[in-house]
Amino acid sequence: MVWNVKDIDLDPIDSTKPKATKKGKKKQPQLSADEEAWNKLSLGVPPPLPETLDPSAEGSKKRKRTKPNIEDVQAFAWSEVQNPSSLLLTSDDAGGFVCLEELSDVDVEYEGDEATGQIIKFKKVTPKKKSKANKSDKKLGPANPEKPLSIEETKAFYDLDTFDENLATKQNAEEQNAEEQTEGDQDIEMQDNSEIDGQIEENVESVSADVEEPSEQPEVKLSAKERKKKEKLEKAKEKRKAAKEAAKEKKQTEQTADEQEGDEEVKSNRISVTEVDQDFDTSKWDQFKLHEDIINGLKYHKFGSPTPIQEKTLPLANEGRDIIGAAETGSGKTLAFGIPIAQYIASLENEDDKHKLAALILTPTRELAIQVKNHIQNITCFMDIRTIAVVGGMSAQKQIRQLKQKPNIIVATPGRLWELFSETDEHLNSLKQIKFLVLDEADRMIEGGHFQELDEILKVVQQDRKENVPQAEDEAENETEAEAEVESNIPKLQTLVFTATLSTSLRFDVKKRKGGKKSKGKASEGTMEDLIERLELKNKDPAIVDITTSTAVASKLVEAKIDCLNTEKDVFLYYFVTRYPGRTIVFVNSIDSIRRLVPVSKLLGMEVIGLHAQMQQKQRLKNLDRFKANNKAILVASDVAARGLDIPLVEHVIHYQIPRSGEIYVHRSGRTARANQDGVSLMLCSPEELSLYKKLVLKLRKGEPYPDFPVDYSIQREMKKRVELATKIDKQEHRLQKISHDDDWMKRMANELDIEYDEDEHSIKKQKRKHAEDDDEEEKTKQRIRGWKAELKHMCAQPLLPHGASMKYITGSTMQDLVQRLLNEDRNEKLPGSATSKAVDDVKSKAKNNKKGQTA
Ligand SMILES: Nc1ncnc2c1ncn2[C@@H]1O[C@H](COP(=O)(O)OP(=O)(O)OP(=O)(O)O)[C@@H](O)[C@H]1O
Repeated sequence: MVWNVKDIDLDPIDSTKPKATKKGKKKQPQLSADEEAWNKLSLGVPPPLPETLDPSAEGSKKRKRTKPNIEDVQAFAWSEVQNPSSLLLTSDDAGGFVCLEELSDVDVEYEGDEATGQIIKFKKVTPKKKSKANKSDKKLGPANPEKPLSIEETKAFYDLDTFDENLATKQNAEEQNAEEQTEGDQDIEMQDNSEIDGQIEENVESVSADVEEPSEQPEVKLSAKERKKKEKLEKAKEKRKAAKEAAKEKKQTEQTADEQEGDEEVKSNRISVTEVDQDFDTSKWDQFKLHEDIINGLKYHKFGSPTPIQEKTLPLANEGRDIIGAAETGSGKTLAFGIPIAQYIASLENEDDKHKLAALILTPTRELAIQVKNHIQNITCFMDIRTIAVVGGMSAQKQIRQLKQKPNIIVATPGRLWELFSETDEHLNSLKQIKFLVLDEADRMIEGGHFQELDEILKVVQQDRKENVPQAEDEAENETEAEAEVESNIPKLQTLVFTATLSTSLRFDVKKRKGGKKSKGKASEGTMEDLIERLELKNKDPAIVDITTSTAVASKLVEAKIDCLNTEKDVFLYYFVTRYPGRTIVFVNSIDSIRRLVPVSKLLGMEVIGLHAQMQQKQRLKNLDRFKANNKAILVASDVAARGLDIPLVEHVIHYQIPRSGEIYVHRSGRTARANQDGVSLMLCSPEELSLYKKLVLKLRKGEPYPDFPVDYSIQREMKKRVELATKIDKQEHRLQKISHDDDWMKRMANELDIEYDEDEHSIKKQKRKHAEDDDEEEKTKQRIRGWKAELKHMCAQPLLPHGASMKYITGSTMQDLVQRLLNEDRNEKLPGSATSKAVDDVKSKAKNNKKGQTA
């Protein structure tokens, strides 16, 4: 019997289907007479096809059988048709015959070839032609794809039709996964695939049962397809098994690698002792009986004697006392707590204890945490001590891996530490057993209630610790405590709190505590008193080491101010950094100021770098490194850089805006004049800031005003011109950038929301340019900017001479001593008429002259 059916969706001559247009409509092909005839001959329209049919199946000479059953086939309005001779169909074309070849009990055959004309035959398949395996099919009845097959049926009729498609998808994913895993291309994340494993295993077993256990099951001959499927499943199972084993192995290797990596890091940190100059005198450290490796570290870094804060705190820390320490900025507080920690770890005898977390150091900023970590690593470079930093803005994954390496010391910011530690009991337990808890820059940690996590951390660290008892109350009691400590294996917590600005209120409260009295009521939240109360110090009588002076700043710091208008600040800044080149930090009170100052300063040719908390952490660290590497660089920073940062050879700190508190002033100024070096702190003070300035004077200088900075006003006029031009360029560039930035943002948002972005309708740029002539305005502005830039470049290339002086007619200058100045050997390249003295010296000599004047 020859069947034919109406072509549903096929151009019979050109097998290439018309492509859908954008709107989803198809182009209707032009039909030839023959084609028209063909269509007329075809009778009836087939009913909707069952879902199980696969229209994408490729045509073949002999098609495979698929579901549904014959009833479905007979529902078609069939009619016998002879293929018109002009209609040449290839086997590919037949594929477009709406998948009839996919119907159960229908086979497709082709007669003739392309030369003679092909006839397509759809044949009803008689039961006689069925394979043995399919006999059981008949017995069991055709598979109903809507109903899952029984196990019995599955065993007898296991092919694609009965195969769970979801399972197949999962399985494919599994196979791919397995391949990737065995290739080791990706990190193996152990996922719970037990469900899939179970299904695969069940399927394989169900098939295998037919083959492997013939005695129990009726003999089933597997078709090629079934065999292939079985092989595939077995292969997948094997792969899965192999992948599991590989994952297990990888996990083990990773664990060892983590440990090894940690060891390597410790080793790479370790410098050969042979590199230590053993003749370097460290006898001043002898009184503390430090471990040999620590002494070697001190020798290697040429720390010949302890700084005052170190000298005072080390004996107390070695006695096991809690300490509240305050000393000027840059006075070596990091080692005042770092050395006792290293000494404690070096003294541990038990192997297990050597791999435990011994100290947690908390700092308020990420940069400071990283710096403290480096500082401790430096001093322990001859020891097996692992110190890591756990800070926000950096890879949490890496930090998790580092935590697995069992560090001895963690330096952290509270937020990230709590984020990682609150997740696992293992980490939380390690916190409960630390020996040292250090709060660096403690006063900052509690400012503005920033650190709720600090509270959580403190609770965990202090949990299960022994009840606090006043020290030396009873010797016998102390001995029992020591015994209990050994028994429980949990060391007694020692808390060290350090700051450069110990507030007077804190001193008062702590003194109250000395007498063992508790302050009345609860200390108000967010104060140092509150922090100390929450710290539950081991000894109710902590040692207070306060060696800050009344001015609170470093002893070698030289301070001064320039009175000026807000609008003049840029000129004075430009003047200062041009006249006194050297590593300088400019502190501002707002991020907006950084965003304005950095481009303007760049336009003026200054080597300027920005740093603020809204920057990505990597960028922050990168900028800090760039600043450290360039001894003429200018860092324009917010107060994120005010605390603790130890950048070598910062010559000047400029307070572009007056700091909002005495503490901030001290910390900002403390970035210079560190470790007994010279340094200048200069304030640019506008009339609006006078009240803040007066508070500083009262708080830090007992009412004595800051000296005026000596300024050479003769070059100010020329500088002002440059600064004004740079500011004009920046404003215009900023305006243009803002419009394009807003447009870009609109475009991006429209794209994300799948909304059509009509430039004419939505573009802010276009909206602003209502008239045609406005279109030219933007181009004109750009041209103007280019012109101004060229002008500024030319200006900046000129030497800055005092007002009224000319390089051509030097002798005619209004300045009497200009010739002498220019002849001066150490003349400044940029300011040929100026001296090259240092800012520190200029302030000092001015102060000297003032004194002389006063005495005279
Ligand atoms: N004993 C020492 N001898 C010489 N230099 C030292 C000694 N101890 C520390 N230093 C150096 O002094 C500098 C300042 O140290 P550190 O950063 O610990 O100061 P700090 O008191 O914590 O400052 P801040 O209050 O600003 O955080 C560092 O560069 C450090 O290497």
